[in-house]
Formats: sequence, structure tokens, C-alpha cells
Amino acid sequence: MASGEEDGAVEEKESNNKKRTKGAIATTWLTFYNIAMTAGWLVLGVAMMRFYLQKGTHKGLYKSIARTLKFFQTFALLEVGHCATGLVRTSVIVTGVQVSSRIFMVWFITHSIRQVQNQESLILFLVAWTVTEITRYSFYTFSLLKHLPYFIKWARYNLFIIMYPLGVIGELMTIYAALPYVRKSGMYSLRLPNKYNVSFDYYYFLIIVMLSYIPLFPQLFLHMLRQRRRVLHGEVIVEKDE
Ligand SMILES: CCCCCCCCCCCCC[C@@H](O)CC(=O)SCCNC(=O)CCNC(=O)[C@H](O)C(C)(C)COP(=O)(O)OP(=O)(O)OC[C@H]1O[C@@H](n2cnc3c(N)ncnc32)[C@H](O)[C@@H]1OP(=O)(O)O
Repeated sequence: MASGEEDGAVEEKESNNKKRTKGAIATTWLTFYNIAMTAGWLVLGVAMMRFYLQKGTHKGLYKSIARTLKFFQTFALLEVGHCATGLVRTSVIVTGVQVSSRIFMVWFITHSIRQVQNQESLILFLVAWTVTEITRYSFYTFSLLKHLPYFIKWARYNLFIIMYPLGVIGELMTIYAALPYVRKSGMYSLRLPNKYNVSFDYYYFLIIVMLSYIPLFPQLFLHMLRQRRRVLHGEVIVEKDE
């Protein structure tokens, strides 16, 4: 009997040790990830400011930061993995929609359609993304290090009120500006007849993407408002299972 109890205690101790090791590895990885992402978006922000101060125009700005932008925004795909594996307590759906819409903007609009790269609307969402991500990743980093300055917490849960709509307007205007070029070139489209017997029109797909902002964006925005109430005002919020 005594030996059974001892065995149980040993097993519990081992399981606790394993949990602690797993927790330490996860925290180390997340700290590294968040520091890298904060640095990446800071580099982007500084590069954009320097470009504008030196050239006095937004023309050519995208080209000068394209590689860094594509790298760090694509790296953010890991965030979907973080949620899916339970490494962070964030909804996979919310993160998935957020990250996929950005990846789509970066690769299937700005990278693919040269003609929109000098649009003013690009600057709108680039500034909104950059301000948001510097704040968000530094918020996560300082939280993990357990030294979170209040102004970063405040910025994380207030700036989105302006930055989110600004970013969305910039994204929608850029997709809209891309439409004529997409229609003219027939890019990424598949016309009938073809051996697969399927047709796909990227032009109409883009219109559907634009329309999908109508139901999706308010949900993301409301989610952030709920997070804001929870974190800044300590409200207990019961989220539906997402
Ligand atoms: C194929 C075609 C697809 C087309 C789709 C079309 C869709 C169209 C609609 C989409 C529109 C999006 C437009 C968008 O791109 C525009 C912009 O982004 S403009 C810039 C402004 N943006 C924002 O402000 C974004 C705000 N949104 C968010 O931050 C997101 O909701 C999200 C990134 C998902 C964060 O979600 P959540 O609010 O759940 O996270 P929290 O930060 O509160 O964190 C929750 C807890 O998890 C911990 N956590 C999360 N991540 C980390 C991490 N990396 N490291 C450490 N810890 C992390 C966090 O600390 C919280 O823990 P706790 O609960 O203990 O406090």
C-alpha cells in the first residue's frame, strides 16, 4: 500500500517536471519569436520612414521594403500553428482569418500586381500593419518577461480602434485598384475549354474577397473590443467556443 502511494507520488512528480520543461521550452520559443517579429516590424517601420524622409514620395517605397515585408508577414503563419497546438490561448479561426488575409494581400495582390505597388492606399495599410505589429509583438514579449509597461498594454488595446479600420480601408482600396489589371491580363484565371473542365476567374474571386470583409471584419473588430474590456477593464467575458 505504502509502496503504491510512493509510486503515485513519483509519477506525479515526473509528470510535473515534464509539464515544467514543456512550459519552459514554449516560453523560450515564444520569447524568441516575439523578439524577432518586433525587430522585423521595427526594421520595416524605420525603413519606411527613412525612405519617405529621403525621397519625399511614397513611389518606390513598396519596392524598397518588399523583401522584409514578405519575410516577416509570411513568418506570421507560425501563429496559426501556435494556436492550433495550444501554445497560446487564442482562437485558431480569428488568427487564421487575420493571418490569411494579410498573406493574401502580400503575395496575391502587392507582390503579383506590379501596377498597384505605387498606390497611396498601400501606405495606409503598411503603416497600420507596422504600428500594430510593433505594439502587439512587444506586448507579448514584455508579458512573457513579466515586465509589461502600462503604455504598451494601453497601446495594444487602443490603437487598433484607429489602425484596424485604416488598414482595412487601405487593403480594400488596393484590391479595388488591382481589378482593372486583373481583368485585362486574365491572371490566375482558368478559362474553358481546358483539360480539367473547370473555370476560375480571379477578377470575380477578388470581388468575393472584398465582399467577405463585410461579415468578417466586424467580427474581428468586436473580438478586439471584447479583449480590450477584458484586459483593460477586467471584465469577465464568456466567449463562445470558436
Ligand atoms: C484566401 C483569401 C482570404 C481572404 C480573407 C478576407 C478576410 C477579410 C477580413 C479580414 C480583415 C483583416 C484586415 C487586417 O489585415 C487589417 C489590419 O490588421 S490593420 C492593422 C490593425 N490590426 C489589428 O489591430 C489587429 C488586431 N487583431 C489581433 O490582434 C488579432 O485578433 C489576433 C492577432 C488574432 C490576436 O488575437 P487575440 O485578441 O485573441 O490575442 P491576444 O493578443 O489578446 O492574445 C490572447 C492570449 O494569447 C497570448 N498570445 C497570443 N499570441 C502570443 C504570442 N505570439 N506570444 C505570447 N503570447 C501570445 C496573449 O498573451 C493572451 O494571453 P492571456 O489570455 O494570458 O492574456
